[in-house]
Amino acid sequence: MTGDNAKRNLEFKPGLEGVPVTLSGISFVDGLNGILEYRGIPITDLANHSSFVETSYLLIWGHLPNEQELKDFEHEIRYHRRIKYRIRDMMKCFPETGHPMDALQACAAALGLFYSRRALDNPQYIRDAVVRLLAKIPTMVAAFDMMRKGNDPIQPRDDLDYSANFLYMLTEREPDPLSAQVFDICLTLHAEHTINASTFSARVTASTLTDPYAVIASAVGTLAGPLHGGANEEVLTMLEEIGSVENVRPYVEKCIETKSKIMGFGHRVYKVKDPRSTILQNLAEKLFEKFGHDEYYEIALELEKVVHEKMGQKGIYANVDFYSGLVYRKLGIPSDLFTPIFAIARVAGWLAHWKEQLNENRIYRPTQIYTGSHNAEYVSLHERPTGNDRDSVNF
Ligand SMILES: CC(=O)SCCNC(=O)CCNC(=O)[C@H](O)C(C)(C)COP(=O)(O)OP(=O)(O)OC[C@H]1O[C@@H](n2cnc3c(N)ncnc32)[C@H](O)[C@@H]1OP(=O)(O)O
Ligand SMILES: O=C([O-])CC(=O)C(=O)O
Repeated sequence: MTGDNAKRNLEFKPGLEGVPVTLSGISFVDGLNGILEYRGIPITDLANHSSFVETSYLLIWGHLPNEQELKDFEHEIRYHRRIKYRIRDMMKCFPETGHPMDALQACAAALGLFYSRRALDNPQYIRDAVVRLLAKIPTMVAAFDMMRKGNDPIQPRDDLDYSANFLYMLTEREPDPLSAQVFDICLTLHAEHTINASTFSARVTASTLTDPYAVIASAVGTLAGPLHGGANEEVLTMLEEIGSVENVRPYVEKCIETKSKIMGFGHRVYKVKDPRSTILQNLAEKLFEKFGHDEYYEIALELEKVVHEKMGQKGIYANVDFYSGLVYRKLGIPSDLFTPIFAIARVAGWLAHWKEQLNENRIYRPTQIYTGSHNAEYVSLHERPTGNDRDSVNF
């Protein structure tokens, strides 16, 4: 530490590890004991007894809804699923090779063109934004998937619940009850997770008092990265690349030797197996029992075993992204939709944090430790170095 920085007694924590950036009553993680709670309720209880829509209500409004509250919330979401034809037209111009997360980020931001009034002190505006985002994000994900294949998007079905309707919009076939139930549990498991990178991004954006569509668009962009939500798609690519159970050990050894990350493992907070990963693994097994085995599962099991053996003492275990892809694959979902599905679920958590941020807002504006020079010379254009000479000059 030098000069001014030392005087101000600043200590840099890379990745803000261990630095509290907000007070929050939304969710809780105990990373040493593998505990996750939403509003104090253990994740296993919500996975076993709740639904994604009910859990979203819990996260956003702070309590479990009574019968009427749940009915009204479900009803509102059901009837806001349609998207403007202009958004569909916009999507038609997207390249079909584009990643669905990029399409989703653009569409989430585009919602602001229609609904952004920034009436953040109006409870009805908040309610409408919550309902619209929860209702329309799945429709946009499914519509992009249909359109990139050259098909018209499938209109949402008002008689289907949240998860069954999404699966229907992907295939134009009503899902069987087990698939819809498993998918709904997946959404519940992914709905919220304290101050992870995308939620932090949502809160920073929210703190400027911009509109909720910008908040969600910024969070979607952050979730997409392979160190965060994007890892679920990368896991499948990795399992494909490993190809067989025999290749697992050499693959892990090579990763250790080259210091490469093994996708779906490790976590800033969990130093044991992520509790969501255990539930997702059970869900995958349920699907295999009913719909047949997946050859990648044996590879995944061996990978988990070898990573545990070699890296368990460092606290590196399977995270939420490790088994989710195997569940979605069994449901027939293409792997580049895995992260958009994560986003569909996490919209609930992001909205809860948006609301909480607005309740006691102060703009996020942390500090930095400056490592550059002062009073540097302005070198005129024709005197500046070219090509390799540049390395020798300190800009
Ligand atoms: C929804 C989610 O976001 S869950 C996380 C999804 N991301 C992934 O699965 C990608 C793989 N995992 C990772 O990159 C990391 O574990 C993260 C990003 C999740 C957490 O990162 P951090 O808390 O910053 O841990 P960091 O990357 O510093 O790792 C600490 C040590 O463990 C090692 N490590 C952590 N995760 C892994 C991994 N997946 N494979 C191999 N080594 C790992 C690091 O190399 C580092 O070792 P070192 O101390 O010898 O240098
Ligand atoms: O908490 C994190 O850093 C990442 C994570 O597991 C999540 O966002 O679900």
